[in-house]
Amino acid sequence: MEKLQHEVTKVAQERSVIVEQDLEKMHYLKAVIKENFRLHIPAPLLIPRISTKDVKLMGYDIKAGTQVIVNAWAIGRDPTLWEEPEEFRPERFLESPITYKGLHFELLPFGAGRRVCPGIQFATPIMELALANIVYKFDMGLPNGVKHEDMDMSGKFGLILHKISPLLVTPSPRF
Ligand code: HEM
Repeated sequence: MEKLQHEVTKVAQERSVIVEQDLEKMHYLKAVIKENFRLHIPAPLLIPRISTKDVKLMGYDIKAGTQVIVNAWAIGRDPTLWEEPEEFRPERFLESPITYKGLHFELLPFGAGRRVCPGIQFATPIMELALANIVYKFDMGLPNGVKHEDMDMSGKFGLILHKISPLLVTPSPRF
């Protein structure tokens, strides 16, 4: 949080609002959002597909017409792909070529291929702007003496991943 606030504050240069043009200088912010997607992917099983032809994949025969579900949540926590996969470490994305375009199958928050989410270019700056402005303007504390390590970050699977316990934070204005 401190590192993120530091980057955002530096780029904002005391202006009242962070705007879209500022985002390209916020590498840590982008890494934070990617890391959040890796651990808490909103559509954990993407959208089911149907195989259009017979294929052999990793030794499995998949017949044409089979419904295929991609567990993108499990890919995001796969220890063969990610070092210390359960740790929230945005730094892992700082020097990484991974984008949201579905070309890197390690991270698939928007899916991949011909049916990849067409809203990426719309959703990404909105998320980045919202997060940047929130952390620029507010310090976030945990209420009632809750400790960082006591937070329950587990999710409930469905079409959309829901947080089991609500996320409670106390914002206080920074200026
Ligand atoms: C954080 C925000 C969003 C996430 C995480 C997300 C995620 C996804 C995912 C995982 C898929 C399925 C892709 C696949 O199966 O390969 C999808 C499809 C789709 N998304 Fe998004 N999406 C987001 C925002 C948006 C927005 C803002 C729009 C529209 C403005 C949008 C429109 C669509 C449409 C129309 C499809 C269906 C595409 C198709 O089947 O051809 N999404 N999205």
